[in-house]
Amino acid sequence: MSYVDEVLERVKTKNASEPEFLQACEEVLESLRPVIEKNEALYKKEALLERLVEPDRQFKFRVPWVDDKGQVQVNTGYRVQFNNAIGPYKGGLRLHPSVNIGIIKFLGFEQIFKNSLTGLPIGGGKGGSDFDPKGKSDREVMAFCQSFMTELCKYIGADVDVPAGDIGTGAREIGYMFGQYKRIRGMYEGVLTGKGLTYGGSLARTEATGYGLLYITQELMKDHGESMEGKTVVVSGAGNVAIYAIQKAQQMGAKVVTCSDSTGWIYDPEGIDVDLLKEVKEVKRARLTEYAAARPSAQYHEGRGVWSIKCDIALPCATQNELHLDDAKQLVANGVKAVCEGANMPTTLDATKYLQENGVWFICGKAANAGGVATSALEMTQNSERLSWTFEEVDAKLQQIMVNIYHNINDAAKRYGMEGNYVAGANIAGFEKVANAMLAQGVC
Ligand SMILES: NC(=O)C1=CN([C@@H]2O[C@H](COP(=O)(O)OP(=O)(O)OC[C@H]3O[C@@H](n4cnc5c(N)ncnc54)[C@H](O)[C@@H]3O)[C@@H](O)[C@H]2O)C=CC1
Ligand SMILES: O=C(O)CCC(=O)C(=O)O
Repeated sequence: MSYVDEVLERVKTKNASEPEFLQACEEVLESLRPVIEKNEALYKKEALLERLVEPDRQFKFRVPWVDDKGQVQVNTGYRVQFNNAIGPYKGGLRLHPSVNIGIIKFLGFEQIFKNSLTGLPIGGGKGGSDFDPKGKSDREVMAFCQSFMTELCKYIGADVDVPAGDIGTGAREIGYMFGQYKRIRGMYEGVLTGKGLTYGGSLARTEATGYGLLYITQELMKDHGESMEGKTVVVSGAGNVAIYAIQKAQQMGAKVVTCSDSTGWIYDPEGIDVDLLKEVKEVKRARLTEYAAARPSAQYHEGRGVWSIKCDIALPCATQNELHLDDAKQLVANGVKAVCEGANMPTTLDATKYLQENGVWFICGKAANAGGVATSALEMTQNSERLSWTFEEVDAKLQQIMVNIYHNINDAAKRYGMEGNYVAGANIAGFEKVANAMLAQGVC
């Protein structure tokens, strides 16, 4: 049995109840086969893969808080510090009822390679809770965030582990958490990113993941002799990543005709009105039915369905495993050219395979959505030097990082004879740097 198969077997036995984590491990290890085979004896002796799939440590803790009726509620908090070979742990905090240790581990594992691809000194981590901010008052959200940080603050720090936002965690939640960290630890440091602009946040961090997704998509199109101008784009999600992906795609001359949330989706053949979408989702925190009610050209549908719309480019920006094999078949039948993932692991393994086998240019999330964490690392830099850069400075750095990621993953795939396989390229390029750092640092 090959070393990769041995490790995959062990991971499956050890983490049998964590399907998302197994899916992420399988995707990464399968595409690393040619790299591992080249150095199998060394990697095996050093147990490099075993160390890579085992988090450095994971915290699970009780989060009690009081709701508006005076009732005590209890949620579970998590932080997984996966790998700090190339820098302090870095990765977001997800607040969603579906959160469990397997989901946090898959996200933390992906984050190792993503953060490596940015070219910046950040390791991989992730956290969150099964708390649902939806439908809660600001006071309830604050009570939860303060309780969550009361425990989390023992394990994090500006040079140790720097959390940020993710699903359900936006500027409001980061603000409450930062306030509590400062209060308990008695220090003012860049311990979180995605902070407000008045207390250490970076310009362009809000836009960064969506904008970065479009910068890499544009580079992909350019490399294939195409442009964004006039392309029809289908987007899923209506949160932070989706909104700024839609905005940048439109600035590049494309027409974005869909968005979605967990209850339904919008088809707007005249193009999504991004200001209206921001008003509905960012300001009112309302459902997409409100968008449809205010926009005569929009059709609202219950359930899922954005992938049934004919498009040139598809950008899944909601959550994991939201683009299935049937969706991939429909996209291919409708002539899609490119699929680039704004969310983390939104495409199932069989759908990814189908898209790749049918000639679709497919860039996986760890490369395509790396602009968010890259800009978080730029926020850390600004905090360390006690300076703030202009929007244009940060945006220019973000663009360059995304263009570099495209060429690095493209070159890595070519080096191993897999030209055009950007999934393999991303895993290989992300892995090489982390593996070299781990080997240089000895057994730890
Ligand atoms: N915010 C960031 O900077 C980054 C986010 N990501 C990933 O992008 C994705 C979206 O994150 P954000 O936009 O930040 O979150 P968000 O909370 O702002 O928006 C999430 C969107 O996805 C939808 N959604 C969530 N769970 C769903 C489900 N089970 N079924 C259908 N729709 C669902 C929500 O309705 C919402 O429209 C996630 O996979 C996240 O991990 C990746 C890199 C950075
Ligand atoms: O900005 C960050 O530190 C984290 C972003 C994140 O969670 C992600 O890349 O999935």
